[in-house]
Amino acid sequence: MNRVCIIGAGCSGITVAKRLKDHGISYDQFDASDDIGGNWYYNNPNGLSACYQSLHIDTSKWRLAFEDYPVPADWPDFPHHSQLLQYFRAYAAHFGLREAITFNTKVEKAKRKAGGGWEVTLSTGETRAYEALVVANGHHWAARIPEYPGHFDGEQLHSHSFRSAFEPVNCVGKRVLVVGMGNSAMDIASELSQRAIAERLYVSTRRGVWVLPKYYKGQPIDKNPAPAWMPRKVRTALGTRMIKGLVGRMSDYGLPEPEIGPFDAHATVSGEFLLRAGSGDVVLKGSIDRLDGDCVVFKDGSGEAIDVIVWATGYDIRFPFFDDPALCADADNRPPPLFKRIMKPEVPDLFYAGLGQPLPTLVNFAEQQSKLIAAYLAGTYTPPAQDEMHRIIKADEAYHTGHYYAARRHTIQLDFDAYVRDLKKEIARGTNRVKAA
Ligand SMILES: NC(=O)C1=CN([C@@H]2O[C@H](COP(=O)(O)OP(=O)(O)OC[C@H]3O[C@@H](n4cnc5c(N)ncnc54)[C@H](OP(=O)(O)O)[C@@H]3O)[C@@H](O)[C@H]2O)C=CC1
Repeated sequence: MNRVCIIGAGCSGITVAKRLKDHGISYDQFDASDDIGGNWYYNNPNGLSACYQSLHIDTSKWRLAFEDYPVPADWPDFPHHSQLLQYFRAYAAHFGLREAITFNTKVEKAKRKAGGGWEVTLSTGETRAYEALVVANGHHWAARIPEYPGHFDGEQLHSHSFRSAFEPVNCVGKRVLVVGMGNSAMDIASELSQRAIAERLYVSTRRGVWVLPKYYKGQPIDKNPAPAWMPRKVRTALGTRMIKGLVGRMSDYGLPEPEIGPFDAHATVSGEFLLRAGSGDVVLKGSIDRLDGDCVVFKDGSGEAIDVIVWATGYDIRFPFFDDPALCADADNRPPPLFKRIMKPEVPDLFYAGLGQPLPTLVNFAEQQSKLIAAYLAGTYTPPAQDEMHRIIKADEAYHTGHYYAARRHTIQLDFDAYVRDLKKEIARGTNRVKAA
C-alpha cells in the first residue's frame, strides 16, 4: 500500500508528487479530470478551470518556473494559459509523474482515523488507507456570487464560466456590467469594452482600486523585485513611489481614487484597463443597491439598463472531501490556521499545498512547500511543539495578511520571497531538531 494520498494534479499537486518521488516516498495521486493541469486546463472536463480563451498569466515568465525545470526560452514575457498547461504536462512527463496519477477519479471523502492516518473514499466507491494526506485541490473553482435584493431578467454568469465575448453568452451589442475590480474583472472588462463587442461596458466597484502596470521601462514589473531581506516598510515605500510615478492618479482615468496604498490590496494588474477607461469605453459605477428587472440600481441612486452581468466577484475556499469543519475554511473564507501555510498543528499527517495567493508568483509556491512536506515524511524534518507552531502562525499571518484590508479575498495572501526565505530557515531548524532528538 502506498503511504501518501495526493488530492489534485494541478501545478501544486504535481510538484509535491515529484518531490515525494525524489525522496522515495510512495504515493497515489487522484484527479477528477482526464489530464494534468487543474485550473490551467482550459475547458477542463471536470468543470473547475477558470481559464478564458484570452487569458495570459499576470506573473511574468521570469518568476514562474519550477526550480528544476526551466520554462521554454521562446516564451513571451506573459505566457498564454495554453503554454502554461503545456509546461505542466511536459514537467510531469519529464519526471515520470503521470503513471502514479489516477484520472477521472474524485476523492469524495477523506476521513482521519482515530489513531492517525486517513481513510480515503474515491468516486469509484473504493476506500483506501493512507498514512498521510496532501490536499492540493486549488482555490479558484468555487465561484462566489453576492446576493442583492430584487431580480434580474437579463443573462448573468460568474467570471469562472466566462470563456470569451461569445461564449457562454454572446456579448456583442449588449450592455454589459462587470462586477468587481480584481484581475478577472480587468481582463474581462478590457476584452468586452472593445467597440466591436459590447454596446456599453460598465464596471461596478465598491472601492477605489490601484491598477498596476505590467511593464516598467520595457521589462515585466515583477522581474527585478526588491530583495527579500529588505524591510517590508522600505520595499513598500519604494514600490509605492514607483507605481504612483508610473500610473498617476486613478481619478485621471475616471476611476474612483483608492483610499489605500497600491500594496494594501491583492494586486490588480492590467496593461489595458486604464487605457480602456481613459478612452471612455469603460463606465465606472459604484456599489450595487438592487436588481430591478432589466435594470441595475446603484447605491448613488443611478440605474442602468443592463443585458448581461458578469460577476467577477471571486471564489470561496473549499475542501468538499472533509466533513470536519476544523479542516475547512470558516464563514469568512479563512482556512484553518496552518503552520507555514502547510500543517495544522494538531494534525501531523495532513498537508495543504498551494493554499495561498503568493505575490508575485504562484507556480513554484507548492514546489517550495514540498521541500518541508517530503523532509517531514522522510523523517529528516520535524516541526516545533504545538504551542510554538501556534505562536508562529499568528506572527506569520500578521506579517503576510495584516496590512491588507479585511476581505474574503485576502485571507491567504503571501509575500512569496519573504516566505521562501523563512521556509528555508524553518526546514534547517527542523532538521536540527531531528538531529538533536
Ligand atoms: N491574468 C491573470 O493572471 C489572472 C489572475 N487572476 C487571479 O485569480 C484570483 C481570483 O481573481 P478574481 O477572480 O479577480 O477574484 P478576486 O477575489 O481577486 O476579486 C474579486 C473582486 O470582486 C469584488 N467583490 C467581491 N464581492 C463583491 C460584492 N459583494 N460586491 C461588489 N464587489 C465584490 C472584490 O472587491 P473587494 O476587494 O471590495 O472585496 C474584488 O474587486 C486572484 O489571485 C487573481 O490575481 C484572475 C484573473 C486573471
